[in-house]
Amino acid sequence: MSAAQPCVGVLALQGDVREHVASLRAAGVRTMTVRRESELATVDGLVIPGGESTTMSRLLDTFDLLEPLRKRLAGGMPAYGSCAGMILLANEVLDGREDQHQLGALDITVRRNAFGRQVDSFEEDLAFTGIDDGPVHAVFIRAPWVESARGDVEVLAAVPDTAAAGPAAGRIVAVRQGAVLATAFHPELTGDGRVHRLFADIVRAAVSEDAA
Ligand SMILES: NC(=O)CC[C@H](N)C(=O)O
Repeated sequence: MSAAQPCVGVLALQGDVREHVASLRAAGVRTMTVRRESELATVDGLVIPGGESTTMSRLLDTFDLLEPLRKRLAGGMPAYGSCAGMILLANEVLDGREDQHQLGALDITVRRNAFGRQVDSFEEDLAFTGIDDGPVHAVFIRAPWVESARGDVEVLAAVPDTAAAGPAAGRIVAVRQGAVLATAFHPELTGDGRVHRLFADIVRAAVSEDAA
């Protein structure tokens, strides 16, 4: 193990890569963008950004990254997916495209574009398990929600069950299973570094466990 901070990759095929890189740097880890298998092989953890899950899915084929990524996830690599990243990490998607790939790293069913049509966004303050110093302001952009979570998936946040939340009331929007974290919203866009700090801690713990 090196004394240096772990290196967290950001999958850079499409989506809000820059914002995740900035958030990870602020969380104190080294970062690199990942487009090739050789780059994927070197990182200690990976962020899958928000963007468009069907496009990213297609680009995983183009860049020959699908199987290498599945393998690293199956091998326990920590990962964090926001929005489209959550969709890709899930093992089942509703309202997805038939040919859309699932990485199968989270035992959840997500519903794509669940909050509404293309232009819809939605904001809400959420209580988030593991982040105890005040609510997380969540920005949802054409976001999925988690329709169901199974096994040892831990629910970290849900939309408050109020009338104002409409059909989103009570929906699960952040989960963790082992070293895999996912949010339906975009902390990388709000300047709230706490979710990235949580992920950086997950990666540090995984790296020191490997070294033990
Ligand atoms: N902001 C986002 O990442 C939107 C996700 C997008 N609706 C998808 O299906 O991939």
